[in-house]
Amino acid sequence: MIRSKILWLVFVACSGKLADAPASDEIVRLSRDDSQWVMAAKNYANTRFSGLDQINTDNVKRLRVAWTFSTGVLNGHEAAPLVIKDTMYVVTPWPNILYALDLKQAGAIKWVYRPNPSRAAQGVACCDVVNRGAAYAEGKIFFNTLDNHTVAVDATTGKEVWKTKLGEIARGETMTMAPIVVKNKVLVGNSGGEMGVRGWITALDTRSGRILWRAYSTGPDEDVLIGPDFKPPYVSGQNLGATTWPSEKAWQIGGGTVWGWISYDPEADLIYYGTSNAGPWNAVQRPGENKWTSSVFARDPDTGMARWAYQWNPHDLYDYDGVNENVLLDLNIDGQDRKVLVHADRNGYMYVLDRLTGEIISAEPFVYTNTVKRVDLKTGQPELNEAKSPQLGKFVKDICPAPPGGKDWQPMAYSPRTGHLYVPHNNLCFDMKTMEVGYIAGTPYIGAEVAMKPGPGGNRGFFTAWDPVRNQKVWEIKEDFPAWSGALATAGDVVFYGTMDRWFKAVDAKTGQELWKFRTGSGVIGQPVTYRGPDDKQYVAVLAGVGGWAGAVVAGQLDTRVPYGALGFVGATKDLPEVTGEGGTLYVFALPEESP
Ligand SMILES: O=C(O)c1cc(C(=O)O)c2c(n1)C(=O)C(=O)c1cc(C(=O)O)[nH]c1-2
Ligand SMILES: [Ca+2]
Repeated sequence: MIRSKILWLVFVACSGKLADAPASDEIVRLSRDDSQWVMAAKNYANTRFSGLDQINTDNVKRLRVAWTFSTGVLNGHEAAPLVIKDTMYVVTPWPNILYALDLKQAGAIKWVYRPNPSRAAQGVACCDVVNRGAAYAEGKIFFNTLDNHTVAVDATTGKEVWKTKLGEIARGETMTMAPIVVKNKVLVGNSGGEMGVRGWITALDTRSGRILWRAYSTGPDEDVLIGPDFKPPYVSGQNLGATTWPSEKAWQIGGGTVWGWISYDPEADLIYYGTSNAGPWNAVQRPGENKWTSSVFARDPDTGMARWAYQWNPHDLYDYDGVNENVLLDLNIDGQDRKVLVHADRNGYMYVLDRLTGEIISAEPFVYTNTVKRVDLKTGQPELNEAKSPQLGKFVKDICPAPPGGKDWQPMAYSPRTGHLYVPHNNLCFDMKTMEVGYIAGTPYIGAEVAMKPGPGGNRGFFTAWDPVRNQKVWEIKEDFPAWSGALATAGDVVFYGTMDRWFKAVDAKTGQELWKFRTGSGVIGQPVTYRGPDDKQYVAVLAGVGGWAGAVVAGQLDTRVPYGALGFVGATKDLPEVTGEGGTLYVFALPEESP
């Protein structure tokens, strides 16, 4: 009797686990299947590496357009197309249209889903009305709309399965990030670090859209989901969050939004993601470390509880959002096998962290920086250069990197074949003047005037190959403009990325030699992907269509649909349309048929 009760309990416990497991297992399996592309970053580790090798360093020069598709939408096209079986899914910037394209018929439209997001959301998006893509699981496509909804759409029929509202435009919130699905949960976060928004990450039930948990980046431990298991490497004690701000009001409007990338280690069962800049930019108004803005969190995906956190930029002075991707790698460093997380921060440093504990293994600059002199590996503290501290009412000149950072959201790739990271990034400096700013809900909360300029050498961007074991540069390619697209690495040892001046490029993964390039219709800031089509050929797909904050960097305050002016971007150089055309087009490339 007792025995059967125990068996029954074991059965219940296991079936509970089983009911929870499928989505992650399915996703791990699908993300290893190189014929498909099921989440923006390709896999939970965020490597953007595909094992396909039909396109290689010898034949890539023959790459041709197979088909194209016009989205009919202006603004920054940043999304990664998804490929599930014979269908490609493309999300556009506002109005966030989801297209399903038939790969058996050169991209014929299968269906179109229009969520009709509120027009008002356009006015509060800091950095253009962008969207970074969708995620697939359990027969559904999940993505965010600019007006703060997460939607689930049936991947076969295009019918809406559920739609959940998560934030408020009136408070300055928007959503631009690409979700990931972990264990029957869709994980999403908000934008608005320039608008006096309080940042959060939220888990929704994939089946119902019900909110399961929400963790704030700022405020008391119970809101940040910090409990007894929280073991940050460089700080002790709890209730750190609220006490590192001058007042309760300050952390309620202090930023720390979650608009970047989320990665997941199924073995450790931890998710990793970063939080945005502290607000306002004028740091005089928020004395203290401003935890947990510009930080990285490791959390339990079931409960949301934080395991550890590390603050890249305590008391952020320069709008250094900490949201850039955390690439999860297993590396042998100094003879030891380490489970690491690699992160190229806006502050210009490449960090290699132990992803189980949060300890820093190394931190080295990947671009010219004069704001952070070094990162102390014992204390975790960045040592700041006081000569570049912002001053109230007075321009401080030539601060590097500029607010978009040594690198912004544009994600790097990693090839296990070369052991190199491929990093699209910026080379920007700026002058900054700070001023007192009042908080008005739903309006920019900045308190700074900035003028951007190219960094040393006069070029505004680089595409850099980086060795994460030695934590040093391998080679770099100079770009006139910030390299603001994602990177894609393949087993053909070809690496792809796009440029603002309308080139989509293929380079040799080992040497950086340019192998092929193609002029697209507009600047490329999308994330390239690759897949095996129904005809067994390898295809490479990317969205062109310039915008995003890179658009502002190039164009200054031209576009009145987004409050660049309010953000104080002065020093416009050239008109955006004079540099690079506008409008979204999907390009799909393949090798031509062998001629007999
Ligand atoms: O603090 C925030 O909430 C927030 C949101 C976003 C966004 O959602 O696009 C950007 C930024 N900050 C930001 O600082 C930034 O440099 C940036 C660039 C871009 C882009 O799409 O090119 N978005 C954003
Ligand atoms: Ca920001």
